[in-house]
Amino acid sequence: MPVEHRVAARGRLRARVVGVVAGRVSVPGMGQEGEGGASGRGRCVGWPALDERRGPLQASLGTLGQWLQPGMADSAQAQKLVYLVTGGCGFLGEHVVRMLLQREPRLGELRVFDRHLGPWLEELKTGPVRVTAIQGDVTEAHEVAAAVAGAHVVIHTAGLVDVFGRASPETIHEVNVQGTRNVIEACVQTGTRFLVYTSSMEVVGPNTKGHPFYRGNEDTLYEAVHRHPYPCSKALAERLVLEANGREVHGGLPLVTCALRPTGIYGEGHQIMRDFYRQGLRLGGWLFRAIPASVEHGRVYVGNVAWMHVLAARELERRAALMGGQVYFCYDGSPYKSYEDFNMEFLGPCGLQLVGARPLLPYWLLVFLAALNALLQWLLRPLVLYAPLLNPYTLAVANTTFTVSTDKAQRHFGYEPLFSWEDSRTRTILWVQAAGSSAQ
Ligand SMILES: NC(=O)C1=CN([C@@H]2O[C@H](COP(=O)(O)OP(=O)(O)OC[C@H]3O[C@@H](n4cnc5c(N)ncnc54)[C@H](O)[C@@H]3O)[C@@H](O)[C@H]2O)C=CC1
Ligand SMILES: C[C@@H](CO)CCC[C@@H](C)[C@H]1CC[C@H]2[C@@H]3[C@H](O)CC4=CC(=O)CC[C@]4(C)[C@H]3CC[C@]12C
Repeated sequence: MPVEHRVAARGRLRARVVGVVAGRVSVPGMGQEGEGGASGRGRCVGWPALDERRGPLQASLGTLGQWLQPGMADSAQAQKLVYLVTGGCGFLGEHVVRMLLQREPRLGELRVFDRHLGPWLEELKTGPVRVTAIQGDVTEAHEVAAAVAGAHVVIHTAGLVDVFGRASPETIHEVNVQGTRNVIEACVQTGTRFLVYTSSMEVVGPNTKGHPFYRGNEDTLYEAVHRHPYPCSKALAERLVLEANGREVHGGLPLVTCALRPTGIYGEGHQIMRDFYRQGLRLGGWLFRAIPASVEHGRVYVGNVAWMHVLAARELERRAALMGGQVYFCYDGSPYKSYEDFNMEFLGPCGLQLVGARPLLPYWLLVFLAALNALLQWLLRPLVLYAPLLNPYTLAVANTTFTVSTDKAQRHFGYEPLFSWEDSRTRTILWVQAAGSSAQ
């Protein structure tokens, strides 16, 4: 079992850390080999001081900002890097964490930062890479700074994904915007140079006017107008990340940032897919078409999104001039379909049927029901949280074509999808089947 304890990092920095080290439980600050000790000099209790934490080779390189010098890129020995994944226990975050462990040869330590740590982190402690679980909140600047200190690369995927009215707009803003600001400031203060941010297609659209975005790319002109707190927060956070590119970090070198914009992510762990499956089971195996089949909704497999993060993070240093301050849509070979038809690619083989070649209800009635749901949510809020899937915003998103067609990630950092559509489909079906049977 991991040992939970409090650590103090430089000055008053504090974060709740659950140390999980390859093959054993780490108790930072308790005198284990390679760990730093407590210090009353404003250093971390439990975290090694910055220079010590870089390990013998890196420590010899000088200040943190100089940890990777041109010409060193090929030296595998000198490249044992510390990665931090915020939101590492979420749907996407878990895939990023596992992908890094499988596919990042330079990984020396992986810090997984999340408000809620998953029990599956336990199994990672048997691997060769040191995995450090950190329970913390991105809205707490000191917790973020403690986690970032000494990391070479940050993948910031933590976010409050809420388009159903579960959280207040203020909370969404606090987590997504202030949380991102805290991550950026922590990089600047501690000398971390490489930051990959998980943005969203939602920073572009669909916009409030319902304009289609048909197989667009990063340069497609589109009127991005938002009102909902979630896309507003993602757009603001993305801007902060892009504007931070080039800022001088501790040690004097420039911060390099980029933002990845997934469309609707699917795959193992996708809660909404599981909800649809369970709903279909409750309805005797039927789901009812609400959205015309002609409305295309962009989807991308979670394993490919994770792979894109790993590659972007890896290439940011070498291709800083090209990639710094850039945005990339996440894409793969998933077919262009409507939201519901796409879901049926997985739910069909699990025994569900989508009823109707056309929407069963007229659109005006759906709009009415969505508005009714919003009204009920507002009326019931003092008593109970009523947050159905259908509301005016989700209806508008599902009912507006938004698909991407681009190769920018391939051109800029050599991204090719790791999983074919067939693989992605099979993996997702197997997961839905398992998730469904465990629900019964
Ligand atoms: N699910 C989707 O279809 C898409 C998601 N995204 C973005 O991808 C990222 C990950 O999303 P998902 O994995 O789907 O969501 P998720 O909710 O499964 O994961 C988010 C993780 O962030 C953590 N988190 C939330 N608030 C936190 C806080 N204050 N401090 C620390 N950790 C916190 C959560 O505990 C969770 O583990 C988000 O930034 C989201 O905006 C972008 C496009 C599409
Ligand atoms: C009208 C209903 C009839 O069956 C279907 C409602 C489906 C909605 C809950 C989803 C349709 C589109 C989804 C969103 C989209 O994939 C883009 C997103 C990007 C993100 O960054 C976060 C999630 C989401 C907003 C996603 C949320 C669920 C839908 C609105």
